[in-house]
Amino acid sequence: MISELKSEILHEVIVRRPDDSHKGTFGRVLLIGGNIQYGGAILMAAGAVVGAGAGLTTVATDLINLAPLHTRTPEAMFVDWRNNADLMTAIANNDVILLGPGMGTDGFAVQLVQQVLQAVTENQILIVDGSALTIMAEQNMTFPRDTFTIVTPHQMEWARLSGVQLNYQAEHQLNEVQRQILNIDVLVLKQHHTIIYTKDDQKQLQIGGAYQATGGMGDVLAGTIAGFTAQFKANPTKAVQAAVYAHSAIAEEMAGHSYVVKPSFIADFLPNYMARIQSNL
Ligand SMILES: NC(=O)C1=CN([C@@H]2O[C@H](COP(=O)(O)OP(=O)(O)OC[C@H]3O[C@@H](n4cnc5c(N)ncnc54)[C@H](O)[C@@H]3O)[C@@H](O)[C@H]2O)[C@@H](O)CC1
Ligand SMILES: Nc1ncnc2c1ncn2[C@@H]1O[C@H](COP(=O)(O)OP(=O)(O)O)[C@@H](O)[C@H]1O
Ligand SMILES: [Mg+2]
Repeated sequence: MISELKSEILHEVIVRRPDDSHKGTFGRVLLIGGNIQYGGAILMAAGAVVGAGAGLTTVATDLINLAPLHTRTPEAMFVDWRNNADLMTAIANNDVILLGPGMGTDGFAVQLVQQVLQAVTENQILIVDGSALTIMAEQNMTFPRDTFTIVTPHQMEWARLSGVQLNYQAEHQLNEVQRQILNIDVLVLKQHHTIIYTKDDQKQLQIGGAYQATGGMGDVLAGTIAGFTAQFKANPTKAVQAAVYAHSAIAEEMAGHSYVVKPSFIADFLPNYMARIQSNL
């Protein structure tokens, strides 16, 4: 049975920060993605991770993205994804790994995905999005058993990964069975009115609209999920639900004066929106 994802989730998850805290308190996020063609995807995701409030953000990407990253989001640190020693150290040192936005699907990306899936541990949270999902589908790769895994496909990516074709995806039980078979903890099946499948329930977003149908919108969602799960550690599933809700609620608010909502604007607006939730405004 699918129930509505309601705004209460925001107040449950976005709580006042303890005074006695520091950047280490709010989690470390590593993003892996952004080839030459799709550098913008990882930049947008990184902006969202920082805007959502992660304590420390590191981006493993192509060297060509270094200057744009530091120009757009100087809060983020950089790792050259072709430097394998640095990459492995970064994977070991982070709490949340976001794999895939703008990664592309060439041979280098394939071996990178393989490596990350093998390296993550039970103490980490893995979020898989974008090209990494296409690679996993094409290469028949499996999600790690002991790591809490969040997967954020749009409907085409889900069809590739699960075999549930678009015209059958309204049969929610098919998606749920595939979530279990694929060993996914939280499945965020993106669409108009996104549905989140977990072992406990299925929740559907009832806000958001076509003003979100622009490239990069999912990259910003993935970054928001990464920032929320890193920071609000008490319940990762609820952190995902809150991120999904906040992302579309901000878009809906902006749609009052924007025909199309720019994804990077949502990333930039997150701190303001979260402060208002915290103050019940
Ligand atoms: N500025 C950038 O660098 C951007 C990079 N991107 C990256 O590009 C890579 C390829 O991703 P794409 O999603 O573009 O390509 P895909 O080939 O994975 O899927 C896109 C196609 O899926 C179909 N589709 C069906 N149902 C859909 C739904 N509910 N939502 C979205 N698409 C649906 C559409 O026809 C669409 O053309 C990813 O790594 C992604 O992160 C995109 O995010 C776009 C922006
Ligand atoms: N018509 C729509 N109504 C509501 N949400 C939408 C609509 N179109 C797109 N979105 C949202 O925008 C995001 C698109 O994600 P995705 O397809 O991965 O984009 P990208 O990879 O370009 O960043 C998802 O969160 C999706 O739910
Ligand atoms: Mg996407």
